[in-house]
Amino acid sequence: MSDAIRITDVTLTPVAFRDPALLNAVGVHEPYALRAVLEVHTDQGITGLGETYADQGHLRRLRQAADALVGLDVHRLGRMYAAVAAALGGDTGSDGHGLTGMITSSSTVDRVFSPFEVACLDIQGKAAGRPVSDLLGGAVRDQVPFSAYLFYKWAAHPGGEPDSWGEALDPDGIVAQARRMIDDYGFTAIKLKGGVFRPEEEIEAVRALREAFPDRPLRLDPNAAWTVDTSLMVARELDGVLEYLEDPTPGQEGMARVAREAPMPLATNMCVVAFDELKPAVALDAVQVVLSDHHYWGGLQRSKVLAGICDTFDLGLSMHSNSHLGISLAAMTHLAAATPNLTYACDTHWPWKTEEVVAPGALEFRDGSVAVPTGPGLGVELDRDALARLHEQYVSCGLRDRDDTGYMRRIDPSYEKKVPRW
Ligand SMILES: O=C([O-])[C@@H](O)[C@@H](O)[C@H](O)[C@@H](O)C(=O)[O-]
Ligand SMILES: [Mg+2]
Repeated sequence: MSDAIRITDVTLTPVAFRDPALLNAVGVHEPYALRAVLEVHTDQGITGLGETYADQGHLRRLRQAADALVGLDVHRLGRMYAAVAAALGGDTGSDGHGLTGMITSSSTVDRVFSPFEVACLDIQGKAAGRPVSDLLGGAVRDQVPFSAYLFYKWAAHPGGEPDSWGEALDPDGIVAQARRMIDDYGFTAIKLKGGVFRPEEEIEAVRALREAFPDRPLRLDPNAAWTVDTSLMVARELDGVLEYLEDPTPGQEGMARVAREAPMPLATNMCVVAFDELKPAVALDAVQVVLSDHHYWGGLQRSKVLAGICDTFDLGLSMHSNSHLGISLAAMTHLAAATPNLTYACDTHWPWKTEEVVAPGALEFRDGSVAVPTGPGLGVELDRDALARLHEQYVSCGLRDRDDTGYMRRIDPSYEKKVPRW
């Protein structure tokens, strides 16, 4: 009997879910975040789930890849990777917002391959009766800690109803947001998305967080909004306050200049986002912590390769997040559980969403952590009604690409994207 499980078909469903007016260095989140839900069907009747971005170019590339994968065995991930690379033929994507670094043709293959790999691991796990974490070497922790992810934000989208979080545009608003997030989820680490206001104001917000939460590790991430000099000023002001400073300035050279004098480690999900960026980063000592993200590091197994490289070169490892749904949270949790050197609490945008495509119950936050699902595969099932509703919302909302800057410009025509800004 052959143990092959062959792909017969792939269903790709773009969805849109409501997103608050979260501010960042390049603008503001639009009223809906876009994701694509992938269902990989097989000749044995087992279906696997994957989740990824849904910008138009990415959807087109996912479809091209899907066609190339029909007939392949879900266990042959190396062959699948090669088939995706061949199908894309050097096509190069974009991240649509500029917050996750330079995209090349090889990193485009990683972005496109990732949700297929996750879905195939889901299938392999279902077939073997084992959780995905077991296919990645086995969980070394049963609970995966995540970090509170704070944003400056407006109370509502212009012309829209206020969301339940209210406005956060100053230190008091940020501390109140942190308090609610910690009360609701129990997070033990806190990250503030910066790059929105003058650095002095963001320093003040971090100090207010330190005063309100004396024992919780704090991080600040301005997405490369500062020059080297400004970064060093902030780093000195926040000496002893931050566990790491994330992407203060653009590029590896700039980060290396900051790293030489900053008293805390520098982390990145902008200047090291692909395998070929690791070697120069290590040579320059540009960063001390890499934020992995299986959505663009080529899936869960390639993220473990990244973890091995970080371990070898004494780089810390944390995890990056964009707006995401439950399939991605499940994948992130299995990966983090099976990655011994992922010792920082992972980022997640989870608290910001009010809509979901996976059936409730599988993923719960307790004391800031998610218990690693122990059932076969990823351990999550689609809620078909919710999927249909969020797809309908995708069709009717009219958004097709993430565009934080364009949205901000429609609200404030004088807004300019500037990297670095201060
Ligand atoms: O959602 C956002 O606005 C974030 O800024 C996100 O897009 C970033 O990629 C990310 O979370 C980060 O850590 O840079
Ligand atoms: Mg970041």
